[in-house]
Amino acid sequence: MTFPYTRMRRMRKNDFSRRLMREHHLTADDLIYPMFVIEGTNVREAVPSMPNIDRVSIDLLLEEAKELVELGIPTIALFPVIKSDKKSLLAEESYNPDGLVQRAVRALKEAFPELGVLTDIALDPYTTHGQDGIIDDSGYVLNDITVDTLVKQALSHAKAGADVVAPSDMMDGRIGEIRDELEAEGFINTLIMAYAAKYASAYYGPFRDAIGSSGNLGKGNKFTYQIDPANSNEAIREVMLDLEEGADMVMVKPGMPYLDIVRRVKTELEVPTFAYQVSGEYAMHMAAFEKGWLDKDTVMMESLLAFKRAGADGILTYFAKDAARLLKKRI
Ligand SMILES: NCc1[nH]cc(CCC(=O)O)c1CC(=O)O
Ligand SMILES: [Mg+2]
Repeated sequence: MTFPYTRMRRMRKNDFSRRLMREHHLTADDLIYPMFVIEGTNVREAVPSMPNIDRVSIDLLLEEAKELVELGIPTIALFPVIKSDKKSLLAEESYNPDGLVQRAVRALKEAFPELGVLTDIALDPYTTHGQDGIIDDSGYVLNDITVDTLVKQALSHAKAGADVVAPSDMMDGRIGEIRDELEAEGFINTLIMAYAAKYASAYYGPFRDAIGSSGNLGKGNKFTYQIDPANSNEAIREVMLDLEEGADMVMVKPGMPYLDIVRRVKTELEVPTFAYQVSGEYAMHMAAFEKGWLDKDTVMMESLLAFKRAGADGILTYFAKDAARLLKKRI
């Protein structure tokens, strides 16, 4: 049937019918809030390329965690800012049982047991060169010895009480090795969210400023381990491998420029699928909001709804708090 029997605008005319046919919804349940943690007490440092996002010491992290719980945000993701005297070629600090992340996890789980705590598994905050792994003389990131260290890092996080370990390093085989170790050590319910399809993206710039690895990385890049932005099938293969190795959830990263990959993963593999709206996406939105070129609340919500439409089950986003506050106001 065509016009006038089919008038697409009929359903759009009133609020009730628009609401009735709405296919996707964003709720606080969909959100994971990434936070940057730093040493000290009562320390709060702004990240210039990420307006409204601060690096905070553990005491202040706990205050913000309380807010997350009140807002109904289910999970926090932790990223440490490591002092340069603790960085090394072998990244030994990454598995220090009393390291910054390990202490932050313990403090969070003690204060807010119901809040999910997700930790990043990768060596870039801990290496003197800012690469995610251990390098040889030519600067090439060595896969297998890096995995050995990632396994130690993941176990130390699990021991501290992390609910989810999230390897973001893109080494081959690390999910299986981490899963083996967690099982062997009795951490059978520690979840693994694999950064399975992580692209070699320039959108990570502000994050590298935030954790202080951009200076170390210099003109370096991560092309030998992260996926080429030109590829799509390769991402599906990466996701399949991580699932076979024991990942509970998979992630696509960055977010908005890679929603085609989110859709493919969800449709082809039908598994819990997450996406990371990364620092550069946050920065470009915030820049436009600050200039008054885009409206913050509506554009932010539209950007997050896009992830749901693409099939994401959840979104790691620096907008998590702002979005949850807005959702609460609307109810
Ligand atoms: N393994 C490090 C890591 N974990 C999360 C991000 C990026 C997050 C963001 O940009 O918000 C990165 C950066 C990178 O791979 O260089
Ligand atoms: Mg892989």
